[in-house]
Amino acid sequence: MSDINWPALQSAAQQAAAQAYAPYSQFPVGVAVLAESGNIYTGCNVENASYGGTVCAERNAIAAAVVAGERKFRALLVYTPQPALTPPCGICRQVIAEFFSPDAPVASCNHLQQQQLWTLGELLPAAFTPTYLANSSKVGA
Ligand SMILES: O=c1ccn([C@H]2C[C@H](O)[C@@H](CO)O2)c(=O)[nH]1
Ligand SMILES: [Zn+2]
Repeated sequence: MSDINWPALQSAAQQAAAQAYAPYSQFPVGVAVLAESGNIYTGCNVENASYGGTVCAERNAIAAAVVAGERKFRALLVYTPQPALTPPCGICRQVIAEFFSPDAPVASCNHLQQQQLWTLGELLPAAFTPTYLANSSKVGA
């Protein structure tokens, strides 16, 4: 984990947060993900008048990486200019679990230079992952 360039991830996520489209919540979020390739991808939250059509920064960052051909990731960092450090929401934890291992670090930071670090496994224990689908023909047959 020590070889992860967290300042680079924070800088990328902060720039992404500046592009957030959050007119309803006024809660801008930026996320940076570090792929196994070493490349960094970013996303911001994009809200919608329907509210339900809103997509979080985490899922947009992962989608940007996937369209670039990435499938495996080493770290994710959330940036919000909020006093409380924001963790990924439940839906995003599920999407992160599709591509990150349980021991992958998930960090949150803010404009006050505060940071909090979890593993994905701490945020989503006993995750439903693709492994279960691969084994589905053997289970309960
Ligand atoms: O980790 C989080 C938490 C919230 N949001 C967005 C969704 C919505 O646009 C706004 C308020 O929930 O923040 C994210 O993008 N990521
Ligand atoms: Zn989310």
